Amino acid sequence: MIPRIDLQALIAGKAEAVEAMRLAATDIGFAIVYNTALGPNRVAQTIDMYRAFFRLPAAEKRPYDMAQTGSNRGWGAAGSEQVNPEANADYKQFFDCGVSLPAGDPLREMPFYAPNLWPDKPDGFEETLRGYYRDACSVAMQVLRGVAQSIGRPRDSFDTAFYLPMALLRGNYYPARPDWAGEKDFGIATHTDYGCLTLLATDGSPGLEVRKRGGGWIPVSAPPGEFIINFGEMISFWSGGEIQATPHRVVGGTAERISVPLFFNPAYETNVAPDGADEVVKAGDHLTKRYTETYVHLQKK
Ligand SMILES: O=C(O)CCC(=O)C(=O)O
Ligand SMILES: [Fe+2]
Repeated sequence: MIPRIDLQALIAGKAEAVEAMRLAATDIGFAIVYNTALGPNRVAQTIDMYRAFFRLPAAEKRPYDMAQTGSNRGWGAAGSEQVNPEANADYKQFFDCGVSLPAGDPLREMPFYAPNLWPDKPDGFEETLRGYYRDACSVAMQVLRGVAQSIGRPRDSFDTAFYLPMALLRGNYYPARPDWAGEKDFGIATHTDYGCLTLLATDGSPGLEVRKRGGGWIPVSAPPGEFIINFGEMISFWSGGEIQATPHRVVGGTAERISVPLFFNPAYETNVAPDGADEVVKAGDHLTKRYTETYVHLQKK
């Protein structure tokens, strides 16, 4: 159902991998990508770092709470994001970091390029996440080149838009589904991602469900070292609807679960209007709108 793609075969332009990516991008909106530069140990280590952070008592995470800092950097407590207006706020916790610009760079004033907030515990958190962020961005760029080729565009057609990506690396922590959870409560409610490409690592436990066209849900899981990829609203719009942004959710089950999406988005100023459109739509403006709708601390009631 969900295509499985060998990234090295995609990079080499092997017909089978390119065709699988075309189906993933234009039909199902999801794929599993394996054989990347980020091996199982690196991913497992990164997930362990997040786990250690999330297990800290709330009082130790509170100084990094984005509801207090106002930027989308740092910790999001349970209930701090509502991705679907018809559901309650998600019960997951998360931690966001992004690109690190040098001190004094004026772009650091913008929320997408804001300085990261690094907790001092657990040991090695910043170093591990910075390294993972850098390498995950390279893997995401390789995937995106394969996507470009798969829809008949030059392989490098997206490259220049990603010179300063508004890429956001997130650790999601889902506790076991709480006793109080009702039908409007989710780990993460049904949504489409906002940006271009999501490169998702998970601890291997089930939980993610992808909406089937015509109804129903497809469970998708991947062990550390394999990545679930999917496409967001921005690239769907940018490609004139050719690339699919498929809704997905996590209801949550009996065990805790950690997932690590990299939301790989282009530079703020990128015009993501489809070819031939007479309007200009800036990538940063679309993201601003979506974050304002969904981060509870930014919601305009
Ligand atoms: O945890 C997952 O598997 C999915 C997370 C997700 O959809 C998101 O963070 O946008
Ligand atoms: Fe998502």
